[in-house]
Amino acid sequence: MENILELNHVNKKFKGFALEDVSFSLKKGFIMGFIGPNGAGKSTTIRCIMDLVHIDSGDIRLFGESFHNNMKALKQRIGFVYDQDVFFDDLTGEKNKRVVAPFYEQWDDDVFYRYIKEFAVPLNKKMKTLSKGTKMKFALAMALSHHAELIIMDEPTSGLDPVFRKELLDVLLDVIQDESKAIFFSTHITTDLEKVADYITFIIDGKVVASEETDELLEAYSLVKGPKSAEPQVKTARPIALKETSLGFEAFMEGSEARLLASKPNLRLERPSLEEIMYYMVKSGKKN
Ligand SMILES: Nc1ncnc2c1ncn2[C@@H]1O[C@H](COP(=O)(O)OP(=O)(O)OP(=O)(O)O)[C@@H](O)[C@H]1O
Repeated sequence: MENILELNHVNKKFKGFALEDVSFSLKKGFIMGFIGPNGAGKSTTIRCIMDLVHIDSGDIRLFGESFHNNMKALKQRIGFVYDQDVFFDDLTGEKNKRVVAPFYEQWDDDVFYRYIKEFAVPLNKKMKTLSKGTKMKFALAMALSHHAELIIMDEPTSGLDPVFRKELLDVLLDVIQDESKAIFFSTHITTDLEKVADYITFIIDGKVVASEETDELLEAYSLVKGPKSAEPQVKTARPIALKETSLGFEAFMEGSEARLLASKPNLRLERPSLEEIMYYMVKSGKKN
């Protein structure tokens, strides 16, 4: 199946921070979540993909094409939601739309007004008077209104209330029903990803530590819980991290190692959440 987005060995060095050998790919018909702690390099990676930051080395391919060849045309096929205000603050939503829409050959007013109505965004108010969440809804409507095949969003759910977050996730699932599209978005809200993401790419300190199917990632690790007396037994099985709790201990382990302990009556194996995987991998400094 065709990769809609592909990063191969991408490097970008800033003073004090570097993206190192970043590689991952996303196929048509799927949603990929992009996670990592603050400052891990998510926005920088997204800016590299959008050619807003120039990479030092490596290759980024969009729709199978190297983006350096034809970024202007390729951007027509991308719906982009940025993590900063990009619209004209002193203009209304309607006027902002009129400025941006002509840049897109496939702009579709019907789709735009449908989303605006669905998201209940007032178009007659100046952007600067809108709440953060309402601005985000406007940005989403804009990104979804030119028949983009790839939707890229930098923390689109930040600032959104839980009710609209759920609605947004439903919209995303709806968008990829059309299997020729794909969605790539960064977020800190890992529970959202457990609901919608087929794949997760996880970045720590500029390096990709995992890029795989969400279910595979969730299966790859295990939480082993037990009383204090069982701690030595678990320590010999080389946990990635171990923490004492009021009831005993909790060990974060490779799934394969943990399953060897499954028959021990005093131990309990649990599937960690994405948030727990992220927490323990960051805490233990696990890097590729
Ligand atoms: N233009 C730049 N010049 C120098 N350093 C930069 C530049 N852009 C980003 N950085 C640095 O790159 C690092 C990664 O930042 P980035 O915004 O990509 O992280 P992030 O994973 O998106 O974080 P957050 O979750 O907090 O949004 C940070 O240390 C940041 O200061």
